[in-house]
Amino acid sequence: MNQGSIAVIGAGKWGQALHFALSQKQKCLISSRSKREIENFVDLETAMDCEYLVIAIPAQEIRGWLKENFVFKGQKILVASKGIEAKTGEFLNEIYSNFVPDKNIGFISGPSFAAEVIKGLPCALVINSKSKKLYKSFQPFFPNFIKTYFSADVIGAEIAGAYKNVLAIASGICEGLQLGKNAQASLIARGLVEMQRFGKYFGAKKSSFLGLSGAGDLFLTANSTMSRNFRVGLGLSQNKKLEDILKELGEVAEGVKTADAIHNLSKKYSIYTPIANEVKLILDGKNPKDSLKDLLKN
Ligand SMILES: NC(=O)C1=CN([C@@H]2O[C@H](COP(=O)(O)OP(=O)(O)OC[C@H]3O[C@@H](n4cnc5c(N)ncnc54)[C@H](O)[C@@H]3O)[C@@H](O)[C@H]2O)C=CC1
Ligand SMILES: O=C(CO)COP(=O)(O)O
Repeated sequence: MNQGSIAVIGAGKWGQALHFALSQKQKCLISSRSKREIENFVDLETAMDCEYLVIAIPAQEIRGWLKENFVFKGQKILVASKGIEAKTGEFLNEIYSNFVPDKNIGFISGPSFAAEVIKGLPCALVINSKSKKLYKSFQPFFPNFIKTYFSADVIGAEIAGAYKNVLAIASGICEGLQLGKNAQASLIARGLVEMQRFGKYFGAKKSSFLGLSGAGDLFLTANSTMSRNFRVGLGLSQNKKLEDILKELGEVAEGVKTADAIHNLSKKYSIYTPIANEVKLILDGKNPKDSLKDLLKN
């Protein structure tokens, strides 16, 4: 293993932005399943030999990718994805735990549009890990324009980061239907309560939902057309077909599959998640105006 070296795996929007950020202080490699014209692009084998890895591939692809490609050699890993696996309802930390010990892994959360990070604009992130030592070992890699915080509440950060994508879809629908700022603020505030309730069931801490990982990321994504999930919601409000919306988007919108996962988990464990459930029903074809009526019922 190449001691002290760092690589980003996944060269989508977020992988490239993290690569830019992590290249400010030292050389940072980047790898992806197809070759890209990016400085310090390497093959997967070379990347995997680095002591530090940042993995930025879509949540639904992680299990298959790990099975096919990953060899644990003692690397320290940061997971940059935000989502819940739809086909099993497993959280990403559960999936990774089959491949990497807890003390070697952390999860990035917080409000961070790739398009702003790649311009070097200021940003604050949380590194969530069972090991503070892991956080401290990654901290020096981050550039001056990114402030990093530590939290040991891995499940809280994961749920907040995944859930806000579903709520961003709801907020995009609200915007598209021109329901007004009162409705949108209510939706976001009730969404925050809902994700906290869901998180509590799985042992998450309340404070994670009130800080950068929850409120921070939710306010960002549920209020901006820069969010892919928000744009999915806009498309749904115009009665566009999901398939066409996703084709036009050309990038991942994690909220689509995560809505499925939340729907199944909340049903299984009887957790009250009305907004996420309506998003799932709209994705399955329900008219958003009918969802609105159902959400407004006293
Ligand atoms: N774009 C953003 O602003 C942010 C994104 N994220 C999260 O980061 C993750 C990745 O998002 P983006 O990079 O923005 O998405 P993207 O759609 O721009 O890129 C996804 C990347 O994953 C790769 N990929 C897809 N399937 C793969 C597979 N089976 N094996 C290997 N690689 C595969 C693609 O080639 C592509 O490079 C998502 O979970 C997203 O929620 C988190 C924070 C910010
Ligand atoms: O997670 C993000 C910003 O923190 C990106 O959100 P979208 O995937 O909705 O663009």
